[in-house]
Amino acid sequence: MTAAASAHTDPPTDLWPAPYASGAVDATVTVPGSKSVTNRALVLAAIAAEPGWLRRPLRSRDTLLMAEGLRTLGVKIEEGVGPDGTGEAWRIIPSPLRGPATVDVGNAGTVMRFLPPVAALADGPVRFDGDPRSHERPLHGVIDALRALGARIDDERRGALPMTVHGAGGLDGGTVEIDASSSSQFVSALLLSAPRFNQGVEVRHVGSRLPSLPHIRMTVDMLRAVGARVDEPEHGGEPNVWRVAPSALRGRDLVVEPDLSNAQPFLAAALVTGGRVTIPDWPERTTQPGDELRRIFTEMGGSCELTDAGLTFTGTGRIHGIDVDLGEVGELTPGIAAVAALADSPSTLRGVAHLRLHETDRLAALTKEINELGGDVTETEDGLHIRPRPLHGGVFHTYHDHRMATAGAIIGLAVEGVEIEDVATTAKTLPDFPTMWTEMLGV
Ligand SMILES: O=C(O)C1=C[C@@H](OP(=O)(O)O)[C@@H](O)[C@H](O)C1
Ligand SMILES: C=C(OP(=O)(O)O)C(=O)O
Repeated sequence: MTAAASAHTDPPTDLWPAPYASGAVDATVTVPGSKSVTNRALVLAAIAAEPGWLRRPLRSRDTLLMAEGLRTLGVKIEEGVGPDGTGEAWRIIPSPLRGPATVDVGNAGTVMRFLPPVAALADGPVRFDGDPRSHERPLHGVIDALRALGARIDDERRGALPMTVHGAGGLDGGTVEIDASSSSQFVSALLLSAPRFNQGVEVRHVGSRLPSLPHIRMTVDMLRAVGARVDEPEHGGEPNVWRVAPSALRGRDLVVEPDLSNAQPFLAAALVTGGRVTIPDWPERTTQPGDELRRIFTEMGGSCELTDAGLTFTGTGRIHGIDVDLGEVGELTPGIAAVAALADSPSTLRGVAHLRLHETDRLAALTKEINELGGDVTETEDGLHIRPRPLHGGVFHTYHDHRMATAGAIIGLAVEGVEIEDVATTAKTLPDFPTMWTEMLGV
């Protein structure tokens, strides 16, 4: 827990008093576009055979880094309003990919994993670097696979950033085995660029567990939507094997769904305060893992209804503990842990050992921060045990992790005197979080 431990020795800076909810919330909250959809759409549009549109894209640190990375490779991305004059829309105009270029990945898993295969298609060297934490996050699956598929890569630190991909203007492609147990993004990264590999790709996952399957489904669905031919393990395919055939991709006009993982703190507010929150434009069908919140938060004590107005989630004021495997929906863990710390019975969150390699070591950070407010959380080999206890105020450290900040805000609804350190870290995926939060509460 390098980041978690070191941040604690620093004096706390930039403390945001998390608003305490004196009553039940009753609000409609419009949530900006999905990070995962926006960044996949940008990559697919950049390697397409014709221009495309992206409407209601998420504008946040992770998506602006993706757009900037693609621009440095030669892609034109015009930010503006759509052809019908309504809402933000980006026009993406594919152009020959070229280096030399330098890509800043920040601490965005999607940028550090999805762009190296694009760089392998470019003509010239492409340097990748990012925040200190990006050097610690696993990248070996992408680096080793690209090498096996014909790319030349200099990775001074073997399997990690910083590194240089020496793009040769194209990539052979073919069959490759990877262990994606530390991140599903290894699989998504290879599949997304594969239509442009000479032989396409066959990716065989050979590791133990594979986390975040809905995110791989999202990759497959979005590839198919632009004309790619994809074989996948689901629907009768070979287990743990994905194939993408080489083909030209269509330009798409895509409206991005709201980010359902970013909807989580607002739904949690309904649960925690016994109130009601509506999220407009909640999709009827989606591959976003956040859709699981309907089931998980219902089991924890609320109820929900999907209507033309969106998803309305209603709390009862009572929160129950839960025993749940979150392996498919790992990014929901911090928010679920926060709610579980306020419940009337213990919780066990399982299947999320890979969270130790996310923005920070999330299992260590959640344990430490909830316990410092008086909680009783222990780390297990693959998750957390949370035994609710009366909590008290204090500083909630965030370790450059947007979901730690929103988890702290959830606890602050029910516990007076919680101060979030560096709430601005929410800019990774939700720059307006503090304003949206206070507006929801009417404070
Ligand atoms: O592909 C994606 O868009 C994502 C996949 C998941 O990554 P891991 O499989 O590394 O957990 C998820 O946690 C991340 O927030 C977004
Ligand atoms: C794990 C996450 O992000 P990343 O895309 O950087 O992996 C997350 O958003 O919870």
